[in-house]
Amino acid sequence: MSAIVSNTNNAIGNGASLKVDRIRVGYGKTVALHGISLEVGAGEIVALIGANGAGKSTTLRAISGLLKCAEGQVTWGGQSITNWAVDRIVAAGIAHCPEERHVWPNMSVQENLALGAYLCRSKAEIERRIGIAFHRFPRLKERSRQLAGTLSGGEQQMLAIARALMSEPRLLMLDEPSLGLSPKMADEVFDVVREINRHGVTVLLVEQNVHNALSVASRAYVVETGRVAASRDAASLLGDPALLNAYLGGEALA
Ligand SMILES: Nc1ncnc2c1ncn2[C@@H]1O[C@H](COP(=O)(O)OP(=O)(O)OP(=O)(O)O)[C@@H](O)[C@H]1O
Repeated sequence: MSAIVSNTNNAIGNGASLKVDRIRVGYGKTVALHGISLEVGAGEIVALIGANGAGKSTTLRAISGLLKCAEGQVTWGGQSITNWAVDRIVAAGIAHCPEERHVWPNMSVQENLALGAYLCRSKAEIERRIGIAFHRFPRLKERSRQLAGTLSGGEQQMLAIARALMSEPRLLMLDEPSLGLSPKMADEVFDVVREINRHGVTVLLVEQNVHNALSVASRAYVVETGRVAASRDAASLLGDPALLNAYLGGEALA
């Protein structure tokens, strides 16, 4: 696996931590987040777990600027990034890999990757980052000219992660990276997440498979109907099936 790129672009982000402070976020008149607070320290892997519709994806969307916060603050490296434009948040070192991957199906693997570096003006720099992505994901290199829509689900997930890394983030937010994947493929994805983290990228992970999430993360927040219901270290949560069942019901340790 590659040595991760050094991050030269970001004004903030090196060694930065994320702080979400009582954000209230809605869709039209429907309030989805009723004052969520959480912190992700530099170098950590933190998981957000919770039942369907609890507000996990909405939290990631608010951090990445896709949704506006009606109240509360998002702070990154000590600076408020609340309601900044998406591009500015990407430039500050935060990348969001959304649920269901959304690779561009009619573009090649290489073109998808290049678009992940859309804020970068230098062709040579984009090429350099693609080289790093191919070193890290050899299976994508073998398929560099293949249309993304013809990749397997696992390969598309790898491409989505590789594309998010093309902005050279210090914080990578992953929404349900194992969704729809075989257990073996999901294991590969989580190995990649660990490897990315080992090379200095902080990770905030939303994951429906609680066992996987708590195996890869050091800490977790349990989200319930737009609020943080519990915050614990991952090992202690894993060892507390009663608590997990209380918040997640039958889907807890599926
Ligand atoms: N585009 C939307 N328009 C209106 N309401 C939405 C929209 N997206 C999500 N919601 C609502 O916001 C709430 C939180 O949804 P969110 O997708 O954040 O939950 P989640 O915890 O990520 O769940 P899941 O695991 O099912 O994706 C839910 O009540 C959901 O119905």
